Amino acid sequence: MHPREQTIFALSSGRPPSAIAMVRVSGPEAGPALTVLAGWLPVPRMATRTLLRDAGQQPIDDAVVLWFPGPASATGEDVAEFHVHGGRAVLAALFTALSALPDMRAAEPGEFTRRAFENGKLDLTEAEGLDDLIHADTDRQRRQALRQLKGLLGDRARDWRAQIIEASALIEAGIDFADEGDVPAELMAPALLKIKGLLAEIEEVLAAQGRSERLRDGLVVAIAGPPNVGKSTLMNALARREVAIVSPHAGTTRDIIEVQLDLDGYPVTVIDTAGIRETEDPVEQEGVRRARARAAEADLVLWLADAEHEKILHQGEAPVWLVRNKIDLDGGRSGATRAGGDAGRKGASAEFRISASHGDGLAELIAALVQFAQVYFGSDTGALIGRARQRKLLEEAVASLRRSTEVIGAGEELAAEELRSAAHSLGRLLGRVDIEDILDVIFREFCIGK
Ligand SMILES: Nc1nc2c(ncn2[C@@H]2O[C@H](COP(=O)(O)OP(=O)(O)OP(=O)(O)O)[C@@H](O)[C@H]2O)c(=O)[nH]1
Ligand SMILES: [K+]
Ligand SMILES: [Mg+2]
Repeated sequence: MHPREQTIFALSSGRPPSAIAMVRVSGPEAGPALTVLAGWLPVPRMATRTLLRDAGQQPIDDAVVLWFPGPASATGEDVAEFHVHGGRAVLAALFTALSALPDMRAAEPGEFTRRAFENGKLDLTEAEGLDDLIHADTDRQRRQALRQLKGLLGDRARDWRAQIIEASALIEAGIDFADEGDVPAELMAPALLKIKGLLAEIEEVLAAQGRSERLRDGLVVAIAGPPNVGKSTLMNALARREVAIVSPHAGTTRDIIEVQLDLDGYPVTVIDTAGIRETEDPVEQEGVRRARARAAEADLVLWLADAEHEKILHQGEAPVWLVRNKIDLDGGRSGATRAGGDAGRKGASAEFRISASHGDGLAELIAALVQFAQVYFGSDTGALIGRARQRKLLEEAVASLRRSTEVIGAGEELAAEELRSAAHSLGRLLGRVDIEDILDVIFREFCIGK
């Protein structure tokens, strides 16, 4: 029997032990499994309490079971749910009993959702939204994932694809109508109008986005600078716990230390790095090399400095903020934070003055980070794009549509070809065409039991 026709089971709730655990079964053997273990097939969609027994009539657990005959189920197949006590031994006994049944096996990661997708219960953007919702750590991630799950992007893409097909039909009709490729302009004008309207709509969605798809990974902020300026102290202050070792000894931090922060709903990864300096110590040298590399690929660099070290030794694309630390030692010189074009040091787009150990200036720095995140991720009202994959396919569709407008009137076959290609990109976005390669990649990332 093909693995896709087998019946699958998995723990769909969190890691045991827990008060209740939910084991889900999907496939043609779900009904028979329920009948064997529960003793009968319950009324559909009605929670039913029962003593589960294995095939040898040994009791497993006092449970609540549910029966969802397909296709009106989460996967579109027959589905059974076992709500049992969430102990490891209970689950082991239930899994043993399920595995003993014919054509039944443990599910692969994401396999329930994949079956739901293959049975048309959701499109690929919705499946991606579901995965993102499960992995959402911050409020903005959750809201974005929910928009995806509600199918907002999928709905737009379906509509665009239908319009492209209509425009294609007009052009194809023109090609058939004309002899010797001489298509009358009055047939092409409505097609061109439609395509231009579509182009504007898709481009608007692409432009309105900021980098909302980056909400999944978060913003990476690197704290870099010379040794002993207080990078790890700042890291701990931002994290509000002692994640990194602080000491008066220069060269304390050697490895890269990361913390995930939730800044006003934005996911931000802050990384603390080794102090950058020339050193003979091979371990510290490696730390410095890693520090430079990590800072070079960050989205924002906080270059920490003190009164002795002010020069920015960072190279990279990302904006750099000069953060002067230890202002508590300055004796009265501590002043306001400056931002924008008049920042103090060459190469810095803003300048802050803080005391990482005393807390001065930290609120301003954090507020500026939140503001940076807002601009970076873009407004989240109406943001539809949740992943780089989706953005790339929309950009491909736009490029094809634009090329089609350039050749209309000159080569109708070429225009039709470009429209086919645009429709194909949107089909890939929805997971309707040509997708085996990406499905494996996408669903492998899912949790088991989902
Ligand atoms: N007075 C004062 N001391 C600070 C401040 N921030 C950090 N320090 C002290 O500066 C010393 C170095 O701090 P760290 O946080 O270890 O500095 P670092 O930049 O991570 O150092 P390396 O990892 O060795 O590069 C410690 O003794 C801290 O207590 C500050 O705002 N004011
Ligand atoms: K130190
Ligand atoms: Mg350090």
